[in-house]
Amino acid sequence: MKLKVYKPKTLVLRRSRSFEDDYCRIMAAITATTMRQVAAFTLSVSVELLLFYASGFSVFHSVFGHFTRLWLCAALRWLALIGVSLLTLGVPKALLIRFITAHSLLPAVFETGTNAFYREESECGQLGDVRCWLMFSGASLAAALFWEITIPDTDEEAAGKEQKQKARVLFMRVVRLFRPDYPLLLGGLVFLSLASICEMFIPFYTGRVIDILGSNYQENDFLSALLFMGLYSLGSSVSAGCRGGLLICAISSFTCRIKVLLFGALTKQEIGFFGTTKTGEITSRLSKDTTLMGETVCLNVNMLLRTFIKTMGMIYLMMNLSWKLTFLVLMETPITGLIQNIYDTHYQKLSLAIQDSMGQSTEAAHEVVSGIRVLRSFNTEKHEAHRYYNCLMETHNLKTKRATISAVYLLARRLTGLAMQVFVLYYGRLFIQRGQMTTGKLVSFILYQSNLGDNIRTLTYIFGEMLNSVGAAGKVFEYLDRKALVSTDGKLQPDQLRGHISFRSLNFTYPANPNKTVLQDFSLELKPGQMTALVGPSGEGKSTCVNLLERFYEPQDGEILLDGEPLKSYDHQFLHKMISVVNQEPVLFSGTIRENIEYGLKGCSLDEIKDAAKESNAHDFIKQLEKGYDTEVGEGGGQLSKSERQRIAIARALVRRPQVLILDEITSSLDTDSENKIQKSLSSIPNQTLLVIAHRLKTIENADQIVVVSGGKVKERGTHRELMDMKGSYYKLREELFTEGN
Ligand SMILES: Nc1ncnc2c1ncn2[C@@H]1O[C@H](COP(=O)(O)OP(=O)(O)OP(=O)(O)O)[C@@H](O)[C@H]1O
Repeated sequence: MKLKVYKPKTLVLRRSRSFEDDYCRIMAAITATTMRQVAAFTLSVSVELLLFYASGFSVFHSVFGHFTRLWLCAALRWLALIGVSLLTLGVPKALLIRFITAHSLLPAVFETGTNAFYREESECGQLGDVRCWLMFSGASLAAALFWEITIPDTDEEAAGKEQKQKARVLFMRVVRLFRPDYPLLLGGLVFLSLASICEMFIPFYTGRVIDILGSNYQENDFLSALLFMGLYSLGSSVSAGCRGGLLICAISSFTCRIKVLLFGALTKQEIGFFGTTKTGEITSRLSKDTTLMGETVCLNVNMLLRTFIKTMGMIYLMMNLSWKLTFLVLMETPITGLIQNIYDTHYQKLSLAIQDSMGQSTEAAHEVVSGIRVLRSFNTEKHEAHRYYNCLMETHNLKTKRATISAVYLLARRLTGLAMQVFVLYYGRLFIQRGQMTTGKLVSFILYQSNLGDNIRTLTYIFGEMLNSVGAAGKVFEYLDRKALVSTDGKLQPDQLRGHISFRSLNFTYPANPNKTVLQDFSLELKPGQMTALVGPSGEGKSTCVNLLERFYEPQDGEILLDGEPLKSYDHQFLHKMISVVNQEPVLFSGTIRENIEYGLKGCSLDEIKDAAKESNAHDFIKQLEKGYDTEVGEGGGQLSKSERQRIAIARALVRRPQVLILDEITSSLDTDSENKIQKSLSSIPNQTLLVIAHRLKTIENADQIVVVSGGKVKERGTHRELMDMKGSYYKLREELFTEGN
């Protein structure tokens, strides 16, 4: 049976209206795009024709030389066309850029070529008309399309382009970070330009002096040439000094700023980050990469600008000396560019590998220094030395490879330079013989040529170098941009906190070992005014509870509530003032005992510090020290015994008067007397929530609640008496310990 489907008319109407709307919208968008393209085309053709005809005006011929006019017009047309495309169509596509470049440069190249080969101007050179224009347009389009079709991007090239694009973005980010130092940079830029301009004229006057000495000697000309030479030398030296000073100041200030930023970003990361990232890598980013990033980017920009200004100036002066020799010299550029490109690719890859390898050796050394006691007691000095040697050898091998590539590159560079010098000398001699050039001019030219070669090589090399330096910047930005996985943007700061803690069905795995579930459906209550003891075999998840309570990690499931509110909704500082932890391994920082106790607290009086030290049974031994509370504890508290360090760490926790106090296995480094005294003073604090993790079960017999943790779960719970009567895990644990103790 066929079912009749009822379609309400209104729905059909509505649908057709929305389709019409969409259709109209799409058509309007297409029309607008077409209009924009037509406008862009019309505007470009008008601007282009205007400039093309204007280049033929005799007034320009009289102001500029023939070739200067040609190339100046080419540059102007390129700029105008790119400008029009940018304004009307947005960022132009690669094909369009190629077309514009070919179209703008072709007339100048054509004219220069005709002149070089036939020694006469072409018809288009004298006064270009529409036929010439059409001919150049067609040729340019063909050249652009030919490029597009015959040289498609391979996957590697596309990846390389993407990498370069990323490098450019990074580079611009570094430049923006320099913003507060812009005045210094600007000053540096002014002196840089002055130094480059002054430097440029020195070879010119050298040639002039030779000519004056060689032909009819005029004392005035000679002295004025010497004077100018001296002035330019002086100007160049002074400006170079000022430029250097200003740039060093800018770099130093930038490095300092970026280090502070990175340090701040690092300290905000969750603890899991430090578990999965090697310490050597972090310190290497902080010390080496930040410096490298500021220095290389700034120095490279400086070198790039200096070289660019000098190159442009030199080409201009060389054109004046001999345009034919200049074109000959410029023919070296594509060969140099190619060699440079190959070299840069290999150099960059190896540099990155070297950076990583150096990070590994730093890491290996760091591990050894921090664990020197373990190393000594296990007699693994040779093993560690061998491991360190292997790391260094890897770096050494990579550096050797890089040095070999550099040597080959240098050889290729020198050979091309030498070949060009021979050509210039040969043709230069011919031109002198024909009277087209003087000896002084040839000397000036050769002086410029040797500098020009270096400058062009630097210009191409510096781009590779910039990509290198942004590699370091990329690593720094990676950490700067990293958002901590455990958020610290809670706002809650209640006036009163009871300290009631509930662990609700927690499931947790450490980020460094995601396959092992450490806590499984873990639930527990800690009540104010009560002491809870966590006991159980080693590695079952007791300290993990403390880590979660401290918000070092975020549980994957479940939540922890403090006075009924999720832990993450509390203000970060408030939470850590209210919950204090003393860990198994007390960590002190270099400084005095007083500084260590009041660590992180503002406006803490000496009396408060002394009270806390008395409660932790530290006051007596501190009193006996020559400088008392002002005694230096040494790096990591190394000048104190473990028990003394532990007691200072307890004082540090107590001075905050926390509502929740956690003692994670502190008794292992305390003698029984200290332990009793500390227990006594802690139990006298009313309404405090006390969580104790203990292996020495004797110390927790008085706890209000003893919790046996096993396999990441609460296995038993009750008072000492209740658990002993139960004869379960707690009972067995005690029995085992008792037997071990015996
Ligand atoms: N940072 C970490 N990354 C990965 N796994 C960890 C990390 N810390 C602890 N673990 C693992 O989690 C499990 C529980 O560790 P936890 O420190 O909580 O045990 P514990 O009961 O406190 O042991 P102990 O009594 O020896 O201190 C162990 O298997 C341990 O190897």
